[in-house]
Amino acid sequence: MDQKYIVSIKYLNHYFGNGALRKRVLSNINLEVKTGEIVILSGPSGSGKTTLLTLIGGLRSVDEGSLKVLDQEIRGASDAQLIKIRRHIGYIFQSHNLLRSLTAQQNVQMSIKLHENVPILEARRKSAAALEAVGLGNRINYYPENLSGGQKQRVAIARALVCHPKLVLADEPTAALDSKSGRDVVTLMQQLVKEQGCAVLMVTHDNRILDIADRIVHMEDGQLVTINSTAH
Ligand SMILES: Nc1ncnc2c1ncn2[C@@H]1O[C@H](COP(=O)(O)OP(=O)(O)OP(=O)(O)O)[C@@H](O)[C@H]1O
Repeated sequence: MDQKYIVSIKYLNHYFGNGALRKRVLSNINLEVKTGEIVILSGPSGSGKTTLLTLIGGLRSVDEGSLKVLDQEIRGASDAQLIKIRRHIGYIFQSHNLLRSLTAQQNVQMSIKLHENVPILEARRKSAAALEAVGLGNRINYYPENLSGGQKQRVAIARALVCHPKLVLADEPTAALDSKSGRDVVTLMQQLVKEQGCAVLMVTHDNRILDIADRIVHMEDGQLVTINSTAH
C-alpha cells in the first residue's frame, strides 16, 4: 500500500439535485494530501469546500471520478469499507458537537469506544491523557456547558485525536471562537498533529490562521484554482 498519499483525488465531480435541478458543485477536482501535511482549503461561501470535505470523510457518496483515502477507493466502497476508513479519520466541526449530557472525559471516551475494543480503565486513561495534552487535565469532569468555547473546541480536538487518526478533517474549527481562542486552538492542533504525524485538511475562512498550513488550496465555483506551495 502506498502510504505517501493519505488522500488522492482524480477528476472528481459532484452534483446535487436531480433532473432539471441537477447542479454540478464540484468540477474536475485533483488533489493529493501527503502523510503529515497540513492543507488549508479556502474559498468563498458556496464554492464547494464542505462538500469536498464530506466526500473525503466518507460521509456522502462519490458520483464521478476517483477518491482514495489510505489507498481505499471511496467511490463504490461498501458500508463495511467506509466504516473501516472512517476509523482512521478524526473529524472536527465548526461547532464542537460535544454531547451535553457527558463530561469532557466521557465525550472523548465515546470516540475510543466507537473506534476500538478497549477495556474501560484503558479508555479512561487514554481519554484523560488526551485531555491533558490539550491543556484540560484539570477539566476532565466538566460538562460542556461549564467550558468556554475554546475549551469545548479543545475537547473536540482531544476527541478527534485520541485514537491517533491518519487524517484529520476540520471544517471551520475556529468559526465560533474569538480571535485569540481560535489562534490558540489551531496552534495546539498543529502541534499535536505534527507530533502524531497525521495529515490535516482544514476548511477555513479565517485568514489569521493561514500560516499554520504547509499548503493552501483555493476553491472557486467548485474548482481548485490555485495551489500555493507554502504559507510560511
Ligand atoms: N445537500 C445539498 N443539496 C443541494 N445543494 C447543496 C447541498 N449542500 C450544498 N449544496 C450546494 O452546493 C454548493 C457548495 O456548498 P458547500 O457547502 O460545499 O460550500 P462551502 O464552500 O463549504 O460554503 P461555506 O463556506 O458557506 O460553508 C452550494 O451552492 C450549496 O448551495
